[in-house]
Amino acid sequence: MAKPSQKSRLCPDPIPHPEDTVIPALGKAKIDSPLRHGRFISDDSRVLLDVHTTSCDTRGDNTSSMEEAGPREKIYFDPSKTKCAVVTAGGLCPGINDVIRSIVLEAFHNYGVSAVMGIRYGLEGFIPKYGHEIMELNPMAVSRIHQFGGTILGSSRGPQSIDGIVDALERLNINILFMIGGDGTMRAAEKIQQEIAGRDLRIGIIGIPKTIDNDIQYVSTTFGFDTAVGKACEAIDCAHTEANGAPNGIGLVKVMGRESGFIAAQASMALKDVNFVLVPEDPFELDGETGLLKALERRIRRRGHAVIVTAEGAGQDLLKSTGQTDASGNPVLGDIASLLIGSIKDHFKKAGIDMTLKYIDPSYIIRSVPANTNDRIYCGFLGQNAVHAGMAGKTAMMVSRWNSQYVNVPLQLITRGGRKRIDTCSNYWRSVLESTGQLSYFQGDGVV
Ligand SMILES: Nc1ncnc2c1ncn2[C@@H]1O[C@H](COP(=O)(O)OP(=O)(O)O)[C@@H](O)[C@H]1O
Ligand SMILES: O=P(O)(O)OC[C@H]1O[C@](O)(COP(=O)(O)O)[C@@H](O)[C@@H]1O
Ligand SMILES: [Mg+2]
Repeated sequence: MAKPSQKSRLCPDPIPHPEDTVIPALGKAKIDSPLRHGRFISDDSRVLLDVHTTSCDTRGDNTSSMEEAGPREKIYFDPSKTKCAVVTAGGLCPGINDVIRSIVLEAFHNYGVSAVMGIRYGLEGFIPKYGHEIMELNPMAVSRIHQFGGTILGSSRGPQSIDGIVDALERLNINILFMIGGDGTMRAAEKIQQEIAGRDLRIGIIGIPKTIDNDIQYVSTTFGFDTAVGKACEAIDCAHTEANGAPNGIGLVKVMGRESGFIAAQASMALKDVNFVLVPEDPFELDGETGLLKALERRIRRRGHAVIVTAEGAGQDLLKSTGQTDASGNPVLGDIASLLIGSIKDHFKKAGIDMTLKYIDPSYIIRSVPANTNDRIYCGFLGQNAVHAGMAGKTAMMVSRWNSQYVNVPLQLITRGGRKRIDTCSNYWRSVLESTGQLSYFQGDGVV
């Protein structure tokens, strides 16, 4: 299978010096942090980008490491006068409410900020013409929100005036804006910060990466991904049961993953029942001796059942482009599942093999459920570290977990680099292929 696909880039450009993450309009931090537990993190403390090493390793500079996240001994904002705001934008993801809750609890209980405002329905909430009311967030208001999926603030896609957003921040006297969103939200965050710098305002912009597709660079795994994979596994398990329940049964499952197939790959790794995993990063052919249909026929002839998992963005080159984009400019994809269903049925009919195909699309279920325990813990850390960064006067950065450490990533790194995709030359992808065994079916030497 597979025309060779591009190898993903890890760290193409130098990371700006840590001072770059401080709000330009602020001077030196002077206020003693109110926190009294654990250790304070120095702005010099760095986390290596790549934990692999060689005997001639000379790293430790700011091009191969990231600033460590966490509480600073000196903070910029006087908590009793500090007003924060939280906004959620883009598609849903398990755990958004846990992040909101963590921000609110940290800001109130550990720093004693004066207010946290919830901006409703994404960037629209800043723009008066939409008429969305501001929601007041406090520990009482968020006490049970982690029990629910989605976002209590609501979300939206589509561009809004950056001027209008900064006008709203000024009008509301916001000092720190927490933006929970994906790559699109981080691009908006960077533009908002640039407008803030242009107006010489003392407002910090802190991003928290949210995407079910796990496609943001410099985040090992995004929150909610683990939950979504778990939910996808339930659907795949059912597809396997259906496939086993009929002679020559084929189970087909489509999961989210617009341009990055991490959910499909990870769920396939979790359940070794998957025989073919199709992702946008690894193009495949349908027809011919090395195509998917022939490979599937080989699998059915040998084993009498098969499970296929496809990311929604897989095989787009086999489909007519819709030529459409959503409100945020994301491509509207062609339906790979319809193409697969039609082609598989035709192929087996022509081959004279009776088969049964059952298709399961868990669709939005995998991203709108509440977060699992692991994701909840992760969301808690992200929210707390976002508040630490905001109170320390940081801006134009995103909190992240990298190599099991929490780090502050400059937004430029996210917005300049492309999205995170599966590296089809990596050991990870090799492990996925080993787990499905699909290469042997594609190559026609299918071992059982
Ligand atoms: N280049 C950009 N400049 C300004 N705003 C943007 C940009 N890209 C996306 N946005 C806005 O950010 C918000 C979230 O983006 P979207 O792509 O829908 O979700 P996500 O942040 O999850 O990727 C939307 O309101 C969108 O219009
Ligand atoms: O139908 P919607 O809500 O616009 O979103 C669908 C898309 O959103 C995603 O969940 C990704 O969303 P984000 O861009 O917000 O991360 C994709 O997997 C999916 O294709
Ligand atoms: Mg996105």
